Amino acid sequence: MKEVRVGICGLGTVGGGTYNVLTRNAELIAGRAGSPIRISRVASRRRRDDIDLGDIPFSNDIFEVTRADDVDIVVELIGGYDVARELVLAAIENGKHVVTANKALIAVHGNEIFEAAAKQGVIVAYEAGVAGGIPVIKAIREGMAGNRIDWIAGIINGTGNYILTEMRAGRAFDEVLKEAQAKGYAEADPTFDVEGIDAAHKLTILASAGFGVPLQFERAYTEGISRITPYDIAHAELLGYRIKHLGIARRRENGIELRVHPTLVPQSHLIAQVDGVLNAVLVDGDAVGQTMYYGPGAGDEATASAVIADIVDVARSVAAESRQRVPYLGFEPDALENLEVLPMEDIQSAYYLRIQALDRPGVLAKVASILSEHGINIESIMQKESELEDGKIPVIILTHTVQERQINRAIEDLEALSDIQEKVVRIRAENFN
Ligand SMILES: NC(=O)C1=CN([C@@H]2O[C@H](COP(=O)(O)OP(=O)(O)OC[C@H]3O[C@@H](n4cnc5c(N)ncnc54)[C@H](O)[C@@H]3O)[C@@H](O)[C@H]2O)C=CC1
Ligand SMILES: N[C@@H](CC=O)C(=O)O
Ligand code: NA
Repeated sequence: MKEVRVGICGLGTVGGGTYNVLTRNAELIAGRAGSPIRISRVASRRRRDDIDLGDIPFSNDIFEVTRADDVDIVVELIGGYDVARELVLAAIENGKHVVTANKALIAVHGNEIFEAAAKQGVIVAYEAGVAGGIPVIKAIREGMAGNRIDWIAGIINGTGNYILTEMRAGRAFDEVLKEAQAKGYAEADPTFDVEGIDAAHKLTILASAGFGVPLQFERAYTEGISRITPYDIAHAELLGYRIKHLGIARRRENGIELRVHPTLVPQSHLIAQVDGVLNAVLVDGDAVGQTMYYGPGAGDEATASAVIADIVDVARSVAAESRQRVPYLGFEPDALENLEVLPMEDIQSAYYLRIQALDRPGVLAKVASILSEHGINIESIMQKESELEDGKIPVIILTHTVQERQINRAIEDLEALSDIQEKVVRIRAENFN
């Protein structure tokens, strides 16, 4: 039985996890892959004291792995955009298959990488890049291949969900972020997690694999969790909602919505119960209906689980000398549709508004009248006398679904009222239908 040789580039959280699981479960993985998987090289900036590489050659030069004759699959686990792009293109150029956990790389350079890989007839697999250990790319590309996918919505950043979960329990943002970093969940630059960039990378990939559109990361709308306050978390709960950081991609007649932002979700929906580093992705297909994929979105061995699943897929193809490949984005390149990402003003959503209003008679009536002038219906409204402070009482409103353009115009008019002297806080809400 011919062995399949793997070169690991990057021995950090995911690289270490991949090394450990491949070594520990070698026998059962070989049984599934149909060939033994041998780690033939490891390259990273530094060796690790806690990992015994035995007699596996180690180098500080990751590019050596792309040139080595004893490597069939280059496993890119260094992260980042530029060096990773060079590394992966060099591997492809040299006829190696590539497995990566790097969603930034795929979201930004994926179109170029897939084109290069198609020319060379090699596989580029990236399951670990989206929702970590959850096999969601496989579910969409293979399990849902018979469906027209209408929308995808998910909690797709473990660090952000961990922070929101702990904030709800009363802990401070910065303290929890440090903890997530220590556990190896966060990106090298954690603003990617808290400002939604990492989630936007993943959503870009999900939308492309789901709808069959080219990767368009630069068009994704990205808003993070750094401005979410304990006050809004508590008041969303009073309305029967929980605040989660969601990526939402929705197919519309004239384009797609592609947006990442904090979102109120009904407490009764399963996704509201997804806490900590766990991720969940809802995928709605016209045949199957709503499906949900749930599990660890980050962490060393959880992510390694997806990296290794991709290695096994490649090993099976290599062993079978198969030219049969799952298309990179689930659709053959000539079947991709050039659907535009819609501007945010054209998206449709419900909205939570927090309006800091002066405690004057008639304010509520003015607010309601402005919303009504813009065609916005109110689902619930809340104002508590006990929250009167400095002559102001917050008015909390939940609207029905409208176009973002309507809400923007209404907010402009609200902020022009003399009774409202602060910016209106606006958080989108989603009912998943
Ligand atoms: N940590 C997690 O839970 C998850 C991470 N990912 C992705 O996996 C990839 C790796 O992430 P982590 O393991 O967390 O990062 P990490 O920072 O723990 O590990 C990266 C390793 O690569 C090495 N490295 C980076 N650039 C190098 C270079 N030019 N030459 C030699 N070595 C270099 C670093 O020294 C480090 O050992 C990233 O793309 C990340 O987005 C994906 C899913 C989950
Ligand atoms: N930093 C990411 C790691 C996995 O993709 C996250 O927190 O989800
Ligand atoms: Na995954």
